[in-house]
Amino acid sequence: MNSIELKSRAKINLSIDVLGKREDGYHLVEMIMQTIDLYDIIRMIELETEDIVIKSNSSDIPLDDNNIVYKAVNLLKNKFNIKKGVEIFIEKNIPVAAGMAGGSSNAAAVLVGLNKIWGLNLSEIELQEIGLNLGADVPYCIAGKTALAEGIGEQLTYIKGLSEDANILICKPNLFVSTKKVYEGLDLKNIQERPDNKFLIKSLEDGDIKSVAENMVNVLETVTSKYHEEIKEIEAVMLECNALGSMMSGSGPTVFGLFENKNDALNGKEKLLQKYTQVYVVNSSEKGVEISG
Ligand SMILES: C[C@@](CO)(OP(=O)(O)O)[C@H](O)COP(=O)(O)OP(=O)(O)OC[C@H]1O[C@@H](n2ccc(N)nc2=O)[C@H](O)[C@@H]1O
Ligand SMILES: Nc1ncnc2c1ncn2[C@@H]1O[C@H](COP(=O)(O)OP(=O)(O)O)[C@@H](O)[C@H]1O
Repeated sequence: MNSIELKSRAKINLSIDVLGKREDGYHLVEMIMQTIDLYDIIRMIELETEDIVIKSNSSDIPLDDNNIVYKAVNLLKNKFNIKKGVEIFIEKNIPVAAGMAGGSSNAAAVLVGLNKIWGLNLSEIELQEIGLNLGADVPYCIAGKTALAEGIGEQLTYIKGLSEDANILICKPNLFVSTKKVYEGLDLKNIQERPDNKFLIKSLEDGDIKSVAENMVNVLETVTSKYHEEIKEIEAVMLECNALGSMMSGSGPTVFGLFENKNDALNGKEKLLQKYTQVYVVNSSEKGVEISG
């Protein structure tokens, strides 16, 4: 096999708690991650030369060695002494720098794809261990699903997720947020409200989307929303349109709302499209990276 196509799915966080900070600056988290059915498509063709060529339909991402997929290829080439290269086309649908792990999931897809193309026979756990060198969210993105993530995000316990018919309205305002700066902006000694992850996990097990929506907390939201009033504005629109709950995902600036009724979610989408361009109604997904061709 010398070519492969994969779906590289985005995630939202149903909760984020930050418990402490490691000496290297990384923060210790306890957060619930949920894969959604919004995905980029990654097409890879093996090259007999050692080149790493990146192409994309998006002008928002770098196409050189700053792209996280370039780093993913290089990592495997060096680790397994591979003398070949690859051409990668990234069809971008996931908003960039959004708090939805778009880059991390692209890196995850490239690891899964090259494992097949180069016949490395690495297990999912081995791929997750390698992926951690690229970013804290990469191990999660490989298998996707719904997980309680601890450590720096790499210690994964799989839990029951949102039902696949839950309606999720997503809105990415046109702002740039740096994940590093958001973590650095958090005052660990002064966190006002934390999520009760045990309660959220129980609500997910019970299939009680209302209880999940009403109890979602992301401690990073206070940092990002302090500088960007759009976050609270988008949440207000979603709640006016009968969202059961609305919150920022990851380090932001994407805001999502959970809706029982699809028409309410579509109505919210119409309202938000009057001001924002990146607005989607999606469902949750049970799959992470998926080989599609
Ligand atoms: C906030 C979260 C929540 O899911 O998501 P996003 O906003 O990126 O989607 C993640 O923790 C983001 O993980 P990820 O985006 O993979 O982080 P990395 O690339 O490894 O790190 C970027 C920077 O974020 C900070 N960082 C990241 C993870 C973590 N547990 N503690 C941190 O302090 C570090 O300063 C690091 O230099
Ligand atoms: N393949 C990629 N997809 C998206 N962003 C990428 C990629 N490679 C590098 N980046 C850069 O990484 C940064 C974070 O992007 P992204 O992974 O989408 O953020 P987040 O994890 O917050 O959703 C952006 O500044 C973007 O330019």
